[in-house]
Amino acid sequence: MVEASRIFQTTLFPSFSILHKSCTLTQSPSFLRKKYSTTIHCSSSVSTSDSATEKAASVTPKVPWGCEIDSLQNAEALQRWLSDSGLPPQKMAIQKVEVGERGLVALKNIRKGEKLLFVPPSLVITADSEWSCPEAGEVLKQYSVPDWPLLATYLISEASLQQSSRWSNYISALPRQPYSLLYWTRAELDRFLEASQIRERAIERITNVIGTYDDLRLRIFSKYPDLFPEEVFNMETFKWSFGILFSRLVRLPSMDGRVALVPWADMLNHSCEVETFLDYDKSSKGVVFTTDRQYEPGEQVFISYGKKSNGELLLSYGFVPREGTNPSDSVELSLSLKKSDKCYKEKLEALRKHGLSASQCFPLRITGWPVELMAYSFLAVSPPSMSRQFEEMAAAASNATTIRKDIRYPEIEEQALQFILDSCEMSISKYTKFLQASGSMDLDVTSPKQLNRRLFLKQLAVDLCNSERRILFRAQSVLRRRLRDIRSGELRALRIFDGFRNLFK
Ligand SMILES: C[S@@+](CC[C@H](N)C(=O)[O-])C[C@H]1O[C@@H](n2cnc3c(N)ncnc32)[C@H](O)[C@@H]1O
Repeated sequence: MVEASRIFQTTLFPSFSILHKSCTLTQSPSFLRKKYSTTIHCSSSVSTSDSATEKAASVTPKVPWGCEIDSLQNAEALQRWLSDSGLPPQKMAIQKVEVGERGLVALKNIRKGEKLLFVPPSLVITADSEWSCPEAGEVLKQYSVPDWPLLATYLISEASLQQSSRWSNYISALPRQPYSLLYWTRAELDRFLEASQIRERAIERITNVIGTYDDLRLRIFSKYPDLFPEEVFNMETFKWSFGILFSRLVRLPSMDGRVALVPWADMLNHSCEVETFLDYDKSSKGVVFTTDRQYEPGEQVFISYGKKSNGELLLSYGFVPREGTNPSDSVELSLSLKKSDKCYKEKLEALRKHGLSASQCFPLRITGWPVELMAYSFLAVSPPSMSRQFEEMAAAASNATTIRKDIRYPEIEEQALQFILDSCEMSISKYTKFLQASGSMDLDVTSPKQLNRRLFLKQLAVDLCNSERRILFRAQSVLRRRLRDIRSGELRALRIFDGFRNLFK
């Protein structure tokens, strides 16, 4: 849930800055991003030679713990165990819901501004939680394993102990196959998400999870096979535990940003319309959230998993909000320097100096695009005579610098806008091609179960592509209008100039 998430604080329209981001919910852990980050290209194979990649990219057997994603039976046992373990009486209960399979539903009237939940720290899983097998925990700490892989290993260790783990009721109510792009095969990603940049993010994430597991296996598990047997600690179980973390881990700002799994609270589903987050409340000493609206008995209660785009929600949580309902939605637009550019080398050098490359993605929103995108476009179209400004443009295109961003070059604005428009239109045509083909797509299945899965994934992909294309259409129309204005302004100026010339003649 609360996949951490960055809240983009942006000044929108006509352009916004992606420079300053603040954070409440968890986001892809930095160890995953830094250590294993690989450059992934739109080729048909994942950029790792490890055969585990192939294994992970095929449909895989389910882990032996957890339950079906919509099972209420285990959720009831979870509710009973939580009450017996110190969870105070609640105004909500786990029920089957229309949005999100299972969710928390109001049992009583809930006021706006009310604090709910109060999950005590003793019922929260963090990197400091006690291990049922303390020796395993000790070993991981000796190796200074960071929080995310530590928690992933912890979850598997506790799950494998079944009833002997104090978390057995919690783990039994977790989905056996959490929804997220981690569970899509490589072929499904290639086929259904070809048009969207989120495909590359998914491949990168899968590669990173595999890399993390391989690193733990080589450095630690292989040295302590009694504590970490491969039958239990393997790629499959790691995919499950990372799937759980990506879709349920919370960052608690009032606990120094510590990441935690919070049983009960993690039954709350996301709504793009609410603006309330989980946090630790020092006065009541529990994890709470404060409602930003009232609820009547029978209504599902929601929180926000963060201001995420539809693609990011699909990546971590496996769902796509209804088209047009997510104000934080965005689509990644890919821009590239032209190889035929006379100043290609100089421009690339300037970009590299600021951590950028010849191809860069920038987020477009329905409300506008970031100033970094505009700066990149200025650089891409600028003529050799502007070579002294390359450095300044590249710096402004990078979100790593604090340099003034709203640079303007009126003499090349028209070309820069046309450059963005061309990229938008190229991207739109990819989406349109997929959406047109999706109607008659052969799903290539051998069983009804497989057919259901493919139909489900295809629908998610169609929903995502429609929402991303909608943003591109909007940008296209804004760009065309601006270009028209610039061109008609130029025409008018030319006419006035001609008028003066004739007068003097
Ligand atoms: C933190 S869990 C919430 C509890 C979950 N529904 C359950 O039954 O275990 C996050 C998962 O809930 C589902 N979910 C949450 N919000 C949703 C929404 N708005 N639409 C569809 N599914 C949602 C997704 O499967 C997501 O991966």
